Amino acid sequence: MSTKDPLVAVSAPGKVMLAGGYLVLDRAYTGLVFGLSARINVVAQEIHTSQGVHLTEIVVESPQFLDAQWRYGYHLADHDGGIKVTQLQVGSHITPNPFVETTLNFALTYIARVHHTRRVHSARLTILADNDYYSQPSPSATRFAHFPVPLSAAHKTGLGSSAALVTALTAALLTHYLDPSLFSLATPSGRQTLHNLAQAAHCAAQGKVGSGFDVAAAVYGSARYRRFSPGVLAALPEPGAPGFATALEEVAKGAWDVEVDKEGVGLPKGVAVRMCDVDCGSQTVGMVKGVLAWRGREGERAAEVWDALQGRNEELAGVLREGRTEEIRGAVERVRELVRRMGEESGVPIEPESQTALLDGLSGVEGVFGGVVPGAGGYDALALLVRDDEETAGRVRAFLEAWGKEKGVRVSLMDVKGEMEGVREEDAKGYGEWIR
Ligand SMILES: Nc1ncnc2c1ncn2[C@@H]1O[C@H](COP(=O)(O)OP(=O)(O)O)[C@@H](O)[C@H]1O
Ligand SMILES: C[C@@](O)(CCOP(=O)(O)OP(=O)(O)O)CC(=O)O
Repeated sequence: MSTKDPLVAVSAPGKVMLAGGYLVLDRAYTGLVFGLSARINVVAQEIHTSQGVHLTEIVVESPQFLDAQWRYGYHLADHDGGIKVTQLQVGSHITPNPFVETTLNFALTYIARVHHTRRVHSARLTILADNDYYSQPSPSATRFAHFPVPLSAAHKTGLGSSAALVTALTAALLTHYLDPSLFSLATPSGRQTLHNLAQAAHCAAQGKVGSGFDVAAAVYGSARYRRFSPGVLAALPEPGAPGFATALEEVAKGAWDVEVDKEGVGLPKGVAVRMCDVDCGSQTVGMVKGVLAWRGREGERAAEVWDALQGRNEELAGVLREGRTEEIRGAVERVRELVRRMGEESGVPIEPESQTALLDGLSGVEGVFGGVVPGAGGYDALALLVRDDEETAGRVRAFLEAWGKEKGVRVSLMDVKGEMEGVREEDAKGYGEWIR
């Protein structure tokens, strides 16, 4: 196989779901999803070996972290099992990265399949994550922070790193290996193939099928999102298992029933979506389970809340899309009211009291129109709708600092903002010394 441009770079955005958490798990409802300015970048390059050396390796690295290099050998599995990678040992130990490994199995299988080849040349993939994906003790002086710890010890801020990574890595591999006539990020069909592959790989790596809104945001950016039917993935064997390659090509090229409505979202001029990181040390596990169990028990009651909340979420989306800034406050309050009801009735802390107090406090800061607990809710994040200027950001920071001191929590305004654009090709020369 030959390659055109020796260096290819792609970035994909993080996500926040402003409205529609839990509802979006059901195709009857939708979520209001924003892509974020924090991106995960992946640079792909060929590994040049001296003549006569037959090394076939895929090297993936995250140079911002310690011990973050994953090397893989690979082979074509029998019985149409596709390309299967095997992690090689680096140094004295082996640290798996299931999201990277699964993405390689999926993307390389698809590539070998549509390229009609049994050989895939060696490549190096470098991952660079924008700073807001992980909490930092002090602001980084460099565009990409150096973390003095392994990835497993980094403190995630919940922007959807795995979805952005799987999407950017898949896109970088496809762009690197395939001729533009076979794959291009610039075409709707290219983005659809990317979406399907990234969604399938992300589900496989996670070991579960969620709504997929995070992968959709990574590919398409901000949108009103209606999930795909989980059945589209039902017939897909494990990577390496008989029939995987043929089934994966069908999944990748198939017309899924997912709906990504870019026209369905917008923001009034001068209004931004901003995120707060609440470092409270307590993580609630099993929230989705808890809410769905309640919905299973109290079907009728839950349907009332779901339908009413869907209506209010759509109203909020309309207010934002149509630029009705003065109506944001009321629309957000009405959404929150039902989110709290959902939490109270299911017994799950979706908007816990501490977050209610913080959101109410922030809503009184000049330039803040309101805020919500995004996605599944809980204790660790807030999404705000604010006037997009430095004065407002300054007032929010001051408020959060005082709040943190009083309550003994660390809560900060992140730099990241809502942004419309999804995955995009980047100038690979823009990463300076990070790329060897
Ligand atoms: N910068 C990175 N480099 C390599 N792998 C990453 C990076 N960021 C995230 N990942 C992968 O994604 C996983 C985190 O996924 P997950 O726990 O689902 O968090 P999130 O909610 O941010 O998606 C990591 O364990 C790793 O496999
Ligand atoms: C409950 C949900 O509808 C939304 C969860 O959104 P978050 O943004 O809270 O999710 P994670 O990043 O996966 O932790 C589940 C889903 O849609 O898959």
